[in-house]
Amino acid sequence: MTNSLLPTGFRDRLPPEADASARLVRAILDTAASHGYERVQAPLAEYEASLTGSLGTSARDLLRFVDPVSGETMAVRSDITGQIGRIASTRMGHHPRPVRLSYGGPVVKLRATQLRPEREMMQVGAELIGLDSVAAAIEVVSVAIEGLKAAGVKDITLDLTMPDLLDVLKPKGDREELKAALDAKDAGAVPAALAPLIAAAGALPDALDRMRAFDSEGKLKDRLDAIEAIAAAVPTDIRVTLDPTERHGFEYQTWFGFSLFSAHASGEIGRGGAYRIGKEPAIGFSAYIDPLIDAGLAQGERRRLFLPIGTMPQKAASLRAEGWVTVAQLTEEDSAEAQICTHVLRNGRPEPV
Ligand SMILES: N[C@@H](Cc1c[nH]c[nH+]1)C(=O)O
Repeated sequence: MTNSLLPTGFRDRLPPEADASARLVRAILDTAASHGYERVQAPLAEYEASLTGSLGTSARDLLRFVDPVSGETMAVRSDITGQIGRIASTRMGHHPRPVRLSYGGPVVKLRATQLRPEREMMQVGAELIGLDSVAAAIEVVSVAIEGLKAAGVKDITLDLTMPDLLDVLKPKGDREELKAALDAKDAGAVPAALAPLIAAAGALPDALDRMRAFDSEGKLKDRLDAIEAIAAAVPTDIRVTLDPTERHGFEYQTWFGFSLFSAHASGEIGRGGAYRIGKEPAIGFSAYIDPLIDAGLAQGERRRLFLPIGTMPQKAASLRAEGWVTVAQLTEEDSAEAQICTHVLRNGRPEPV
């Protein structure tokens, strides 16, 4: 990012990337729509209290400002899921459950991280509100994978996690300190009894076997059974791993969380899991479009046909109807090269430049 006119972490998308962005968003939202998810649009910014209220998230990562009109603190959204929670529990509170909603739009984070230098990202996702059963989890994971595949993503890895693991195991000691040690994968700072949780991480089914061996008292049996059932429903071309203590990016998720990666894109391309809106269970996923654009996906074929001055409008219209992108010559000096055209209309026929 070298544009010194823009704040760090913000960027323009030029051709052909801006078009790629729109296509990727469309591919994922169309997939969600085909599974019954209907789109909602929430505002880019709202009161800080309502943004954090529905999922009880922290305001630490929010870009905040005082609204000159109301005098209240407002914030730019950093995650649309919380806004969907607010909509589902208020304006759509009377809808029969489960409610299936989808969304897409930019989100902004106060600070960039080393892994993610951008502060503005395009987020697209779907949320199923009213259930967080295994069947609901299977649906959401399937829609996420199908959407990414429709966007052209290949070699996908699904990493399953158990965000509230420590709240179930209730180990002795300061839970926040333990969470921090597990987050850092700092085996030295983790009590010996919990060290197997770090060592259990890896590809399925072995990771699940290690977790079952660790769970001699059966406290985790239901969850491990659920994870096994979810993994069994994933298409066989997807690599599935389990990292039971991974909590980065899972601030509000409960019994089940997942991240999606592709061998061809850097960092996480999607994340999701079960959560609660107040007392109501829900489950969903968000995909992140920027790593996909940066990987060169959806840039399409740039087949542009240069139409010399004097081309009849009807001729131009019929070429567009055939699928051509036409670029009209408007001045004598203009050329197919200057308009990055791949073809020129000669004697009524498109010819390669
Ligand atoms: N919105 C979350 C993922 C998620 C969607 N629904 C549940 N979890 C994120 O971007 O990290």
